[in-house]
Amino acid sequence: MSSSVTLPADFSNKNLVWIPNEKLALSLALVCGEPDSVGWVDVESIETGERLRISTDDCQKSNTAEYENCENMTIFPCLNEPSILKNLKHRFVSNVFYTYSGQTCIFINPYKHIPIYTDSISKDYQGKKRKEMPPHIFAIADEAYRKMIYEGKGQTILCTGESGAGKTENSKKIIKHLVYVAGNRSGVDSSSTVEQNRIFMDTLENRLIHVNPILEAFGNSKTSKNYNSSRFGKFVKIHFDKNGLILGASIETFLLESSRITNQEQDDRTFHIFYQMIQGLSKSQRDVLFIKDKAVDYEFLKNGCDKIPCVNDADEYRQTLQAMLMMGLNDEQINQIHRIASAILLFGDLNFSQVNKDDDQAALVNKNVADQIADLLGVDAQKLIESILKPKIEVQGSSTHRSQTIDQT
Ligand SMILES: Nc1ncnc2c1ncn2[C@@H]1O[C@H](COP(=O)(O)OP(=O)(O)OP(=O)(O)O)[C@@H](O)[C@H]1O
Repeated sequence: MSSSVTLPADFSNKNLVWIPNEKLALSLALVCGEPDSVGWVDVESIETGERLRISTDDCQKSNTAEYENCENMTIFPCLNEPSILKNLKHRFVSNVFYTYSGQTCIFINPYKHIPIYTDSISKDYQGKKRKEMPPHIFAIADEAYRKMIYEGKGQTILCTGESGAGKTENSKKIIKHLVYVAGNRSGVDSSSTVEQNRIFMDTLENRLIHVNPILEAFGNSKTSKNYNSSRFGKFVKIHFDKNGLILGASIETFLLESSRITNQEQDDRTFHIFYQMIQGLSKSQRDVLFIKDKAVDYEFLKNGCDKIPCVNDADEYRQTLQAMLMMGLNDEQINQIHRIASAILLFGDLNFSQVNKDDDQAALVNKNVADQIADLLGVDAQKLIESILKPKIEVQGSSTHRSQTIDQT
């Protein structure tokens, strides 16, 4: 809300103003008479009918009733925080979740299924100007597509907001609409080209959709705010030819929150894939991969929680596996991924202080873990331990020495 402007309220008799309210934060009141010489004014609360004497400094200007349920808030004579919030709330309770503020499309997440993303709704938005249709993420995608065609320039749509705001879901809807409009683009040469184009788009849409379970398995986790929170940034690029047909797509990922591997808050989990493997692989598969029975048995996972309400990790694992196969990964590649993931978990169980000692039980357990990691990664256990331990051992000597050693390693 940093772009809102606080305008002085108008204290003409019977004008509406926003006043502070303990329960609602802000509520509307009617001005009753002129402010006095020290800046106090009588108002009547719309909510309770109560008459109050309040400092004019605490009052904010309100728009008139005709601006209620406004689709684009740039037309507000008064664009202050209460007016914006009131409008968004009014629309939200009427089951309208998108609102414009100039070029920006604001989405208030209802956290429930809303049937507004079908192909027939994509069709309704295709080729339409923004003001011809109610605010929608499809309108944003459609406008970007048309600008790209007419201006011949790449377009960017930025999805931003706090965790759980709906960025990931809305970016999927943008892709869905772009695939829809590109797949139904008129002006291609013959009906067979249209058909070929549609088949290509179907395959591309499938691939773009199927890559998601993989990205989410390895990059999403449960947080207290969002059970499926993306812990990385994503830059999805869709490449079009000059006719607006899709040539291909690529996804760049960045800023993965890798610290989540080693520790999590009590209500959080690490990345879904680890729990999926624990729950979804058979006992014999787990044995070969040295995967333990329970998440809490791992040092890296023992502080977080291991379940997500209403989510079955075994089913999710099957979807991830299915997606990997759909994306063309072969059994050997999938096996390698499993081995690396299992080795990552086992690293947490290595007790560095016990390495190089072989005279007690803990050292023995430790050697076992090191052997398992080495087996999974196909390396020599001793060399592996030495390469991991080198910086750790030398850090005790001098900190300068440590950074040199890490660089060399
Ligand atoms: N358009 C939508 N319709 C219905 N529910 C939605 C919609 N968008 C999001 N949600 C719900 O909100 C949840 C969180 O949304 P999403 O994962 O897109 O948030 P996010 O902003 O990407 O969060 P994070 O930054 O944590 O990854 C979804 O799992 C879904 O349940």
